Amino acid sequence: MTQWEELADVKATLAKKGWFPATSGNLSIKLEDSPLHALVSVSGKDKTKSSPEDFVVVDRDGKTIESSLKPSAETIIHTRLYEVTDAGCILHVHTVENNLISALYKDEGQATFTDHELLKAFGLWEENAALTMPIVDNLHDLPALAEEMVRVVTPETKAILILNHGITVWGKNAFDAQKNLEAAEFLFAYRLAQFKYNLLKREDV
Ligand SMILES: CSC[C@@H](O)[C@@H](O)C(=O)COP(=O)(O)O
Ligand SMILES: [Zn+2]
Repeated sequence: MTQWEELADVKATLAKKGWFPATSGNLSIKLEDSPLHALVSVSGKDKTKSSPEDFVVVDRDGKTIESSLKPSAETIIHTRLYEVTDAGCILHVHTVENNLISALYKDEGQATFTDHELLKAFGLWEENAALTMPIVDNLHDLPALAEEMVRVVTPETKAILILNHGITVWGKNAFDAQKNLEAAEFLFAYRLAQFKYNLLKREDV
């Protein structure tokens, strides 16, 4: 399978889940480390549809290579994260659940998840494992947003929430990134259900 096909596969899977509402979301896969080249989704497309113009190659400055297609407006987030993490694939989706979690925990600046089997999807196998996702403000200056995301990354970070906007998740390859995203969205839905059924109070977590 080519990297284009891998990324197209992930895009189709996420689209089926309804995770690209109103053309939102973007995704990329790293083609080359040095100099950085990545395949990134074209801006503003209906991501439930598939076409030969879905992705475009960009360099570290987010410039396209031999193409007039417009890469994602958030390309700079992808390129900067490739520079500072071991990501091989980066996914960004807007869901009601990830937006609610970002709003619920914005004052803490992070959301933490413990005591759940799905933490193992993130490679966290220890009994008392905790997964922390930083939450950043939804800066409309995208280079500034990318720098803020780079600033909050630690070696353990696999996902960052952008307040009332969405989540950016990565993994060492497309399979890993999709696994991390699905696990994160499950943990969000579970946390929200815990509040809904009064299994948890806001002050508890
Ligand atoms: C249509 S609202 C969403 C956009 O503003 C943006 O946040 C987004 O996720 C998609 O932008 P795109 O340029 O298509 O990659
Ligand atoms: Zn977005």
